[in-house]
Amino acid sequence: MAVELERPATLIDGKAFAAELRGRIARQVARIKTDHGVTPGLAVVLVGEDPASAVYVRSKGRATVEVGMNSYEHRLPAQTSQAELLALIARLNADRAVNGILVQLPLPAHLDEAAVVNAIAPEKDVDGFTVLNAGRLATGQKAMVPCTPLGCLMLLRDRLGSLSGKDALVIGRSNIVGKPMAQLLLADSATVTVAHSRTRDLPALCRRADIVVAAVGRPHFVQGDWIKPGAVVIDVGINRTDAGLVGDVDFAAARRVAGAITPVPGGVGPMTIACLLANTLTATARVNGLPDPQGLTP
Ligand SMILES: NC(=O)C1=CN([C@@H]2O[C@H](COP(=O)(O)OP(=O)(O)OC[C@H]3O[C@@H](n4cnc5c(N)ncnc54)[C@H](OP(=O)(O)O)[C@@H]3O)[C@@H](O)[C@H]2O)C=CC1
Ligand SMILES: Nc1nc(=O)c2c([nH]1)NC[C@@H]1CN(c3ccc(C(=O)N[C@@H](CCC(=O)O)C(=O)O)cc3)C=[N+]21
Repeated sequence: MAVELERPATLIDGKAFAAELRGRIARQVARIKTDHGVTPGLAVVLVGEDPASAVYVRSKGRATVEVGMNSYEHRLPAQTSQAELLALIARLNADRAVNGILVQLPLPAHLDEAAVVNAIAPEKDVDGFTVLNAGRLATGQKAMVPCTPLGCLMLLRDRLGSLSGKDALVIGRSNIVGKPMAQLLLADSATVTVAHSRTRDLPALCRRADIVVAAVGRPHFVQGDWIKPGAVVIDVGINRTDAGLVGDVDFAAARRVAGAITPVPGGVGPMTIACLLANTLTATARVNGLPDPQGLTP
């Protein structure tokens, strides 16, 4: 019987990649301060007391200050009205010290998420969630690109170089991950399939894919024997289980088959935050009539 030598996948170190990206951002922030007297500012709005959201907001604030930007945190009670939230966004839109605005999602159920997001001035929409930025991305125009898919794209380009002609499977079709991820892959000339809860025979689709991006929100959903040998697997999932934080991919099984794979934690999550800072720097440059920062966003 032939002995199968297992070659475990290369680990894609999102944490290290993100740290390097934040270092480049910090240098450009320092330069924009000394050359132009401008300090980028990011406002983060958190409504309610969801503990996971509070953790993200804290780590975003810390990362913002670490690269030399100003961080403005707005914590509102869970019962905040739509009008109160819209009034805060109007104030932030008008505030010249604020270059980026992020409203942490999900919002409490009584608030109209789409209306709130679309109230953000598009040039300060560092999440890329407004209809204008989503439409620009979909039509190939210069857009503010959602941070999580942008981070995934950077990791994929770093690993593969060109994505042209690759078969890519995106599992999940949310507005914040799956859909913009598919747009970015398409713009890079991958052949893109988007799977969701009504998809038939997901394992078969997955076995054809050179690139798998899993954004489902179910622990260990993607099985090891769905992975094409050598494929690049990007695990967006963040699931808190009794066994700790896990992704959407059965990591232990998938890494025996994949060519490269992101871990959770330490994969996509840190890239999301670094890309948020990159978008904030880009927004700051544009509003001040400066050239777009180089070497940050693809
Ligand atoms: N690392 C990071 O920076 C970030 C991580 N996340 C994580 O990524 C994951 C996805 O987030 P998000 O996109 O917001 O989640 P959503 O819940 O908005 O979307 C999940 C998607 O998965 C699809 N889905 C659910 N069940 C199945 C199934 N059985 N087969 C195929 N598809 C299925 C849904 O399909 P349908 O549309 O048909 O319902 C939906 O499109 C979560 O774990 C989240 O915590 C999110 C943002 C940032
Ligand atoms: N308007 C808005 N924009 C967002 O970008 C947004 C949002 N709302 N709502 C929630 C999701 C989720 N999200 C994450 C960011 C960082 C990590 C992250 O840094 N994760 C670490 C681990 C953190 C931990 O230990 O909990 C890692 O994966 O290594 C994860 C998830 C951004 N989101």
